[in-house]
Amino acid sequence: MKLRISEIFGPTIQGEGALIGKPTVFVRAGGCDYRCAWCDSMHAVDSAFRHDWAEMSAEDIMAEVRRLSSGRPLTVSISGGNPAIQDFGLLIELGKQEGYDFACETQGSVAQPWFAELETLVLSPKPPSSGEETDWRKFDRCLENAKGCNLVVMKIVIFDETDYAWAKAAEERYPNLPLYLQPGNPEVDPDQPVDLQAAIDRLLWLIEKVTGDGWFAPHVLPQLHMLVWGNKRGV
Ligand SMILES: C[S@@+](CC[C@H](N)C(=O)[O-])C[C@H]1O[C@@H](n2cnc3c(N)ncnc32)[C@H](O)[C@@H]1O
Ligand SMILES: Nc1nc2[nH]cc(C(=O)O)c2c(=O)[nH]1
Ligand code: SF4
Ligand SMILES: [Mg+2]
Repeated sequence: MKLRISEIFGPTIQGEGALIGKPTVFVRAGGCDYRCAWCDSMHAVDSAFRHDWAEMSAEDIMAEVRRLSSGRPLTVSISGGNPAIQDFGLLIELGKQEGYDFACETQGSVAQPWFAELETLVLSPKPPSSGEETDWRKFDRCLENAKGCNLVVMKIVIFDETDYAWAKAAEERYPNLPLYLQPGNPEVDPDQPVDLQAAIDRLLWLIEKVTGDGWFAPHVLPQLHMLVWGNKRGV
């Protein structure tokens, strides 16, 4: 069985959320059931890019992960697109036999049995600015399938006040899920430099919102890879 893969890259550092800073190889799946207005990975979403996606078996993917990591086990993060529209079970099984561990980034719209085999599941439901709507029953099914994971977290992108209020409501709904907030990046063109001061200003806005509100539940983090490499792909 083949998987649609947009890119495999690393080792780099995980730039977002609970595993920030951890050396990671990324496996980016092609295809997504969402079309977020501000998606920074449209090359893995829009079928206009499908000719750049490779059809790979789990063995092919593991060979590339092994090559990139010189055979030294590390965390493999399966992202996309939405990786949960494909079956990554065999990849995870093969990688774990060699000592690799697996994280997955998904919006929580599709639940997969292989979530149970992950070390870390990052569920990133989409706030109103994305233009997408969260089906919380499907999100709950993802949580049920993730019972075997070591760590399950929620990561929400914040562009504005409406997103912020939405994230607060999400935290009330799931008070026991560790919550990570990151400012939305409106500049996603890989060929344009990012305005670092503007990125810091957005982070500062979010920090001041959270601390000013006395909302002490979330972790507030930047996209570290964006600060270091801008919107460059493959990092
Ligand atoms: C590209 S998505 C792929 C995985 C999955 N489809 C999802 O959205 O969770 C990986 C992460 O990047 C975040 N993201 C996408 N575009 C972003 C942007 N413009 N600014 C900040 N975070 C963004 C998503 O919310 C998600 O947490
Ligand atoms: N360094 C780095 N960290 C990331 N965290 C989440 C990413 C993603 O696009 O899923 C990502 C990415 O593309 N690069
Ligand atoms: S769900 Fe993720 S990959 Fe899909 S469009 Fe939204 S941010 Fe992009
Ligand atoms: Mg990204």
